[in-house]
Amino acid sequence: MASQPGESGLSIRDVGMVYRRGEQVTTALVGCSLEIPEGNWASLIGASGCGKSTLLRILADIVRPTSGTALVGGVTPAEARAARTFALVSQQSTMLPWRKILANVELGLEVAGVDKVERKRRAEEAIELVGLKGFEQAFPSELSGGMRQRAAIARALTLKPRFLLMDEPFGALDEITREKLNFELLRILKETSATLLLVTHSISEAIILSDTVAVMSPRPGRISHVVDIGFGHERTGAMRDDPQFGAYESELRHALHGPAGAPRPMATPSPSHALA
Ligand SMILES: Nc1ncnc2c1ncn2[C@@H]1O[C@H](COP(=O)(O)OP(=O)(O)OP(=O)(O)O)[C@@H](O)[C@H]1O
Repeated sequence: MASQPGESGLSIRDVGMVYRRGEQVTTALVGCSLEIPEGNWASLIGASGCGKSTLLRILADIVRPTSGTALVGGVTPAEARAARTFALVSQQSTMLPWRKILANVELGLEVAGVDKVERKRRAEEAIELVGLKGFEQAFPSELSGGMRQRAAIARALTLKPRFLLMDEPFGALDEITREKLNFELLRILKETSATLLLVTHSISEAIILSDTVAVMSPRPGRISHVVDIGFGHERTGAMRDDPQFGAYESELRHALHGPAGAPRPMATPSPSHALA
């Protein structure tokens, strides 16, 4: 069951981000707030450059916000990184070309100092979970793009992260492979009970994979609209035929393509999806 927002989930409170590079100052985020209770699945959607990746990178301790607070499981992103409670999967997740899939998937465990036997056991378990059994001894170049992304997800899962931070993980894949992987990810999320924060450009992917879809306004990004997706966690491809799916699509499309910069009405947050 979901716990109190902020205590053990992902918490973004009044976060602002200003990038400075020489003379150039870019205000990427202003007053962003979002609470994702542990065990929930959430997506960030918004126009290109609105700051989605920045928000994810703040949670992943890659960049520090210039104002506000970000918490991962109730601790700072730096503490969460040290405790290895989250894993990041991105569109460009790279496999080392000279290592076979098993060795690539073992990489995170190797860095964490896990012994060889346990490493192999956990990597094989993750490979099976993502449906790549039989490809342990293949090189990345021998796999399709979709299979390489599955391997990247397997590598992320070996450390049994409580939080999966995913930045356009299926962005480079064709529509059919992408949808197949969406439903495989749903199965994995249920099996692992991980909390998901996904950055995507696809409205339908956001609906399929989320309890909560947060829409960001164009730069400087802020969270302008939150839609709760009431499909529960038992989801199949049939959800796309549900009239409610179309209603969510239409609501999100309106939220995304409203007048630039104009504040959008907030969806009434449910107790489990409170928007600070
Ligand atoms: N390291 C950086 N240094 C300077 N500016 C940056 C940096 N990273 C991002 N930005 C700027 O911050 C803004 C938000 O970028 P970000 O990548 O977070 O957006 P995004 O919504 O993820 O975009 P996209 O959907 O195109 O991937 C952009 O204007 C971008 O140019």
